Amino acid sequence: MRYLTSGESHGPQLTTIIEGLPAGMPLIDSDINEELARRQKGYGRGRRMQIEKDTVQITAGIRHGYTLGSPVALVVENNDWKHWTKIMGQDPLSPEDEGEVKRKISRPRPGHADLNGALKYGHRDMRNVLERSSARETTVRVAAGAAAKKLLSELGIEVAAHVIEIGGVVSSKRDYSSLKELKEITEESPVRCLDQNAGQKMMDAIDSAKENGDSIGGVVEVIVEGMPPGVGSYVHYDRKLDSKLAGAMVSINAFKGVEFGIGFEAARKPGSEVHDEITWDPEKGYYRKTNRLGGLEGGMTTGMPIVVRGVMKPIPTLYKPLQSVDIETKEPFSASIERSDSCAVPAAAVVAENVIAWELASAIVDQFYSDRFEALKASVEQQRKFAREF
Ligand SMILES: Cc1cc2nc3c(=O)[nH]c(=O)nc-3n(C[C@H](O)[C@H](O)[C@H](O)COP(=O)(O)O)c2cc1C
Ligand SMILES: C=C(O[C@@H]1CC(C(=O)O)=C[C@@H](OP(=O)(O)O)[C@H]1O)C(=O)O
Repeated sequence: MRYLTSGESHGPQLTTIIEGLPAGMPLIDSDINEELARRQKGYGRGRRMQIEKDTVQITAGIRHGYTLGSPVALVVENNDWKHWTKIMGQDPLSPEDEGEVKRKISRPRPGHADLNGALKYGHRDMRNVLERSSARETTVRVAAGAAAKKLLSELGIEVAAHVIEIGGVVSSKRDYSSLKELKEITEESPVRCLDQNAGQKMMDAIDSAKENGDSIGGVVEVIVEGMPPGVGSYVHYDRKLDSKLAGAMVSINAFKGVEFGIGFEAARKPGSEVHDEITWDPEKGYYRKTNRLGGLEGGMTTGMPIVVRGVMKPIPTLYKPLQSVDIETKEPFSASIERSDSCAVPAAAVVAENVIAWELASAIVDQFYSDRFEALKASVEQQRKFAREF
């Protein structure tokens, strides 16, 4: 499967075209809208989220609630566009508009794509970079991820995410009886944290960062249950599932690192405390006594839950400005801003959930027969049975 996204942050709309969803899979707009609404929530967001009410228009590839096998096109309009029609207009500027709109962005913001993007494409107006590098684009990545989540859920695979750290406050509660419970608790938490106590401290940390004109980052954890074993590849470097998941995680704006299972702790432990012993039971077949490697060995699923974490750096736009250089005058200046999120880790947890779901759905579709959804379901079930009886 593949998808392409297009759209600028303050342009008319964002679009994604998805290719490769099996025919006959149920998918309706509310499946997508629920995910879009989840992405908009979260403590620490700026004023833009009050303007947007993200909802999807399905414009192709679905008929009467089922996929057709043809590309699925999804559109999300930007409500903010109406305030930007002149600045973001697609027609050549008329002489009278030119004065108003001519003001170019010549001051690159540290930590953003502005300067590198300008050096790549030659844009002297860095709006041409920032409009597309904005995490507004994650809206349609979540829309595509929602379709992937639907596919997984129909195959008995569930994906959830929670925030485990914000601004140095670490959640000490990591245990949950089921993913359903984890989802219920985190859906109620403004920071998507299982630990209420830590959640409150995270909100305090966000408040104080905001008061100080600063921003903070954090860590999110995605957990996936129900993947059949043997999905991915040890044969081809570019089909290793862990590498795809890592790439997807770090593709999220501001994400700088990724860990599986015990992650970087593995560097500090002997092998006997890292590897998961294999055992067998007539009901379950093969399974691991522990899951320190996070459900992946040799670039393939083990059948244990997948546990993958991503680290998000603090938001780069700061009310307490950082120094930069104006590309027109070459003079130093302190960046000034109008609005920004002070922490987007809770929202990014939803993005992480969806980009991981996409990679898993994609690996399944690539590995099993997938033109007809019912046939895909049957072959995934057959793989589970095969593994149990092997
Ligand atoms: C959900 C989400 C919301 C974000 N909101 C902002 C924001 O309001 N202001 C900002 O400066 N950066 C924000 N970012 C981060 C920037 O988009 C990102 O740091 C920038 O595009 C540079 O890319 P890089 O950090 O991956 O190198 C957000 C990221 C995510 C995932
Ligand atoms: C619009 C979204 O996030 C935006 C991501 C973002 C950035 O620089 O990445 C900057 C802000 O946009 P604006 O400059 O319009 O206030 C965020 O609001 C969104 O998540 O839907």
